[in-house]
Amino acid sequence: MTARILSGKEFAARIKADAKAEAEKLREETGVMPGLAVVIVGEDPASQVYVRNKHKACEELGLHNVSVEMPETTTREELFAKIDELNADPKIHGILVQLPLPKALQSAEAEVLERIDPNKDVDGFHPVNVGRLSNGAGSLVPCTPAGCIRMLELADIPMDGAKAVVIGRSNIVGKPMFNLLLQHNATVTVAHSHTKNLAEITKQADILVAAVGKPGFVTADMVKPGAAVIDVGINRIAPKKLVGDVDFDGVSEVAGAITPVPGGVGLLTVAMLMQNVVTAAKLQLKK
Ligand SMILES: NC(=O)C1=CN([C@@H]2O[C@H](COP(=O)(O)OP(=O)(O)OC[C@H]3O[C@@H](n4cnc5c(N)ncnc54)[C@H](OP(=O)(O)O)[C@@H]3O)[C@@H](O)[C@H]2O)C=CC1
Ligand SMILES: Nc1nc(=O)c2c([nH]1)NC[C@@H]1CN(c3ccc(C(=O)N[C@@H](CCC(=O)O)C(=O)O)cc3)C=[N+]21
Ligand SMILES: [Mg+2]
Repeated sequence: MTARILSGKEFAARIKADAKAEAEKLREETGVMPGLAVVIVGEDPASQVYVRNKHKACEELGLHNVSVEMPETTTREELFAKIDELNADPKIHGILVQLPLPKALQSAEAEVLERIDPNKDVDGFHPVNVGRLSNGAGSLVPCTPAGCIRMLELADIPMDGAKAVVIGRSNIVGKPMFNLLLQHNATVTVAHSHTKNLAEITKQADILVAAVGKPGFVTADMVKPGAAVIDVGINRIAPKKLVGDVDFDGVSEVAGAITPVPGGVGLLTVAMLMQNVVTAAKLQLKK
């Protein structure tokens, strides 16, 4: 058996087309064009690629977008002041502070995320949005998990009653993925570095999500025949070679469906960010 390849490009195009139509309708009805500010502190090369992709997507949809580049030496107070300024800027509906922050600011990460107006928090990382998601009333939901769910829906992969296993429990991927799958009536297990007998658990999954950060971590023997395997991992193993957390060649012999890396979940993340910018603009009009 060879798995169906779930093309991020195709699904991302559909998500962006929907967001674009919604943005155009909003502009016609209210004169408001949704705007995104991406704040990048320091010069992490990986972050710069993602930031470029986000701006390209904004251009494609005609969204207002600004890039705020701050030096590695930025202080907590300076970053707060910038966030306060963007919170107050009526042209900016979405604010994203690129993570990871430089070492010196890492201990302030939670405070930085809490400084963002929850209605402008297009990453969905603010505790208010984390709580809304957990309560089942999330409107700004973290882009990567939201993109994975939208893809499962568009690909007609049933979540209702399915057994789902998420490997990874980070605040930005694993935990929100758990909440979303649960809301879609999957029976969800979250595995992490302390999990025992991981392969036994993953082998039960109809939907297996890998968000570990280790190249080729999920191998064919860990996968139930016919399962949908979603590879969130982005691992740069050489300057121009990107791989996921899933051993693609081996697993695609066993799985029913699989996402490639690159060209998979990363593209959905960017597409879902565009949707969140439009959603955020609407939330602000309601205030
Ligand atoms: N495609 C996209 O758009 C995005 C991709 N990513 C990528 O996804 C991956 C995960 O990111 P992120 O969630 O931030 O990563 P983190 O490093 O924050 O979390 C990794 C998780 O994997 C778990 N883990 C580590 N080793 C094992 C193991 N041996 N067995 C089981 N679980 C293990 C950790 O467990 P523990 O908690 O116990 O330490 C942790 O929960 C990365 O490759 C990242 O680059 C991230 C965001 C967006
Ligand atoms: N505040 C914050 N929000 C994030 O959403 C966030 C972040 N910080 N820090 C880093 C991670 C990672 N991330 C990706 C975005 C796009 C691609 C992407 O476009 N990937 C393409 C191209 C990748 C490439 O060519 O390098 C692909 O997989 O095909 C990947 C990963 C967002 N993240
Ligand atoms: Mg992390």
